[in-house]
Amino acid sequence: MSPIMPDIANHTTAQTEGTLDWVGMSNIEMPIMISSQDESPRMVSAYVDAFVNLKEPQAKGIHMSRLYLLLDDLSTSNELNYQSIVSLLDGFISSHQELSDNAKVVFKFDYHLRRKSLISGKEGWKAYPITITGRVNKGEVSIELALDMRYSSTCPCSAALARQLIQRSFTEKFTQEDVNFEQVHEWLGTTEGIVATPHSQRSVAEIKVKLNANLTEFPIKYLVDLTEGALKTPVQAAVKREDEQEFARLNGQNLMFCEDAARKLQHAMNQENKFDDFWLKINHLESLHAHDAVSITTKGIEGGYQP
Ligand SMILES: Nc1nc2c(ncn2[C@@H]2O[C@H](COP(=O)(O)OP(=O)(O)OP(=O)(O)O)[C@@H](O)[C@H]2O)c(=O)[nH]1
Repeated sequence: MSPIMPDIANHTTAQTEGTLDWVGMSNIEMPIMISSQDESPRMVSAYVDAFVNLKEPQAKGIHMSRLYLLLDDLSTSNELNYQSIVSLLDGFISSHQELSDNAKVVFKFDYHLRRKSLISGKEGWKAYPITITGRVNKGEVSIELALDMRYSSTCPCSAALARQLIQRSFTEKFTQEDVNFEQVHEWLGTTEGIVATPHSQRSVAEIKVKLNANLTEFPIKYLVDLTEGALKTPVQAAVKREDEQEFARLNGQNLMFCEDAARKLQHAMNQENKFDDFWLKINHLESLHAHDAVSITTKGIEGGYQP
């Protein structure tokens, strides 16, 4: 017969009493089958955080194994969708009667999508960092989808300054009397002609959206298409020279400060009604400065996301 094992969580009390906002585990590695709109369900390698609150000040601790086993059940016998997150959070709370009435779960993973090149018709994979967070707070459920979208931003100020240098170089090279079409055409194709180029930077839009309950599958591709379409210069997968040239044109025709990028995304998000709320943080990882240019905005609804 196996000996009776001590059960510290159940049979001892806290040395120092107090309630806690969240207790649980973070960075649990597990495969998760994810249901995303327009894509067949697929396995992703996720890092999961699982939490409940500890509302009983004298209780020694929560039962970590119960949270873990509920997650394991989701991983092995279910798909991750809106409803399965709601059931999981219910399970977190009902397995901690007396101890907890709030719950939170966070899934972080890369979601790969095939993306088309700009001109050449080639395709390649892009990995999108995704975070799905479910919360029950005072009985209210909220599910959030977050995406980091990487793109290129070319500085409008730098572009104007570069154009001024090009104009100056033109006036130094040509006079009104001897301006010749062929010569100008050739000169424009040299670095002496285009004497300056504006600086561009790898940029990251951190996007969070609150999902409404009638969405069963996660609208990952929809959110990617919406935000990449709004900014127009997402980083590319497969690139031939014609694609690179088109990328240069798109950068030149979509010059943006971090304020412009935030407003473009804000406008795109306000045009559709799939999301109950949104929060955006634009990071331009400056190549002029060693620091970043940042802008933050929300949908601005009462009781919604705070900037
Ligand atoms: N609460 C808590 N548990 C921890 C911590 N670190 C490790 N654990 C361990 O998590 C393990 C699982 O805890 P429980 O869920 O209470 O395990 P159990 O008593 O076998 O499960 P139940 O019978 O369902 O209560 C225990 O062995 C704990 O020691 C911690 O910081 N807090």
